[in-house]
Amino acid sequence: MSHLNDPQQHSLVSGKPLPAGFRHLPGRLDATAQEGLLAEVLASVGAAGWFQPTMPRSGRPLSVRMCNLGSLGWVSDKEGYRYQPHHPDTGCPWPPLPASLLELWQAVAGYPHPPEACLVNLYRTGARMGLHQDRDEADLSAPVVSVSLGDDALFRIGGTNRRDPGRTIVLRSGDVVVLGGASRLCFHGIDRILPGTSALVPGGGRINLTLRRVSVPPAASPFSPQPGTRPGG
Ligand SMILES: O=C(O)CCC(=O)C(=O)O
Ligand SMILES: [Fe+2]
Repeated sequence: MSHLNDPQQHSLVSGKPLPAGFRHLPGRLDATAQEGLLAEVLASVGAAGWFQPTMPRSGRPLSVRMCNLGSLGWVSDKEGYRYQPHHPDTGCPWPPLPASLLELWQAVAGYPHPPEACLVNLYRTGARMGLHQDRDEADLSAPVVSVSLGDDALFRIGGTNRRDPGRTIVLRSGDVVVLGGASRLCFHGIDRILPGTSALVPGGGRINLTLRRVSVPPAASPFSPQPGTRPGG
């Protein structure tokens, strides 16, 4: 039984083995680090403003509110899902990515280029996130690194087909999850948060941060022209 030595095992609620490349690092951030990071994130988001994402086509609002930090941010509206350099409501550039998150990425991502986006999701009581893949990034060789702050959440992770069996783990404040390797395109979602399990987030609830590399770094792209090889250049 190889999972007996699995440090992720204690977080198991139910279901199948975790996909390869999926890492759950419980308590990666201690209480002081969580408080410092949350204060920094809330100050930036307070200045930029939350926005209300809506479903493509239907325009139905998602139950989370969002903001982004970094040179690019993920948005969703009637026109679809995409990354863009500015806030959809104000047109302002997103606030910068905190240094502590860049350091966390360096420590856990195993990827040589920095993240470009940090999506900030706010889950108040009753908010959830349906099963989905993160596949709007051009560079799928980079992992998605997720940080949980505030209330516990039931996180479901399945396979690369929507109907694949999954399992559920509890994500607690300070936990870090890495969706890399074979798990990068696994379906995942938040079934629900457990209200009142943390006092960290003012007003209650949970904030999730996902660090994302969006674009293929120029040197790694087989399609980007090398200097001096461009026609006429
Ligand atoms: O809140 C979470 O833990 C997951 C968020 C997520 O999957 C996403 O923003 O794409
Ligand atoms: Fe996701």
